[in-house]
Amino acid sequence: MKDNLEGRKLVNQMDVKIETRDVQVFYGDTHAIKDVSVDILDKTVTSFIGPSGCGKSTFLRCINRMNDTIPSARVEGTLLLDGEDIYHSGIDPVQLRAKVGMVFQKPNPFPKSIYDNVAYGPRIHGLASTKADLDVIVENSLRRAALWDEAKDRLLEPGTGLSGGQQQRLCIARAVATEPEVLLMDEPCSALDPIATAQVEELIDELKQNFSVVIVTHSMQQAARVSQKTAFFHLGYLVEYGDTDTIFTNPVDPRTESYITGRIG
Ligand SMILES: Nc1ncnc2c1ncn2[C@@H]1O[C@H](COP(=O)(O)OP(=O)(O)OP(=O)(O)O)[C@@H](O)[C@H]1O
Repeated sequence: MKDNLEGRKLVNQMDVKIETRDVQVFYGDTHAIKDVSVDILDKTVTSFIGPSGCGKSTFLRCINRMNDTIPSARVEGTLLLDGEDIYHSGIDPVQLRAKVGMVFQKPNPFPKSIYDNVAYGPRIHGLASTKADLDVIVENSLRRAALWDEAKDRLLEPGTGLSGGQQQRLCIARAVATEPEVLLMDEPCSALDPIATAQVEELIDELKQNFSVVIVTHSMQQAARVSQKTAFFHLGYLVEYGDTDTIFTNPVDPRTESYITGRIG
């Protein structure tokens, strides 16, 4: 089976944020990602869709080296961020993860105050020299995550005391506080109700002005609503990658068509 050609199509190189070539991921003997080559654009929302177990999360986790934390995982191939090899031995994964932030399926605030959740990254990366600077970063991050109005009078209360949707926006504020360039979101709305989901989707739309956003989603409606580019994965292969409108209305590969019409998955 061949990997997708669309992903290799030459797009304006200036717009490419993440470039991957022939990426393979193994968990022990399981070959979970096969020959994935794709150009992910800056200031764009890209959705990863596909049936359960097709490798969406595994591939997402390659982009900030989260698979490093899984002992059986092995990544091969090339992954470049702004042309730089993120698997080069000189790259510090902690610094990389400040540049490539991540939001998980279940909101996972630290058992700390709302303020300290957001201040955590800037503190460890030395982004603020004074308390006043840190206050500004915290406020701006909460504003970007559309949480400031709800949180400003309770900054010293525990983050875990917020509602599920607010906790997820807190996690987004925490991720953007280190001024990342890429934001990875692994099913960020799956634990949220429809209202909180709509708020997070609105936020994703705003975040794309500053970041390259990559979102794994099981909801094709969500992919269609939030993303400009969509990548369809099946059995570890990237089958098709292109404009979201085209993927959903006029897919090239019959496997994509089967998935979007509900025949596989
Ligand atoms: N930590 C792990 N150890 C071993 N195998 C794993 C691990 N994580 C994922 N896998 C396997 O790798 C393959 C891809 O899994 P992955 O979670 O990336 O798929 P997915 O498309 O994100 O699935 P889902 O939509 O169900 O979350 C599956 O066969 C899965 O069982």
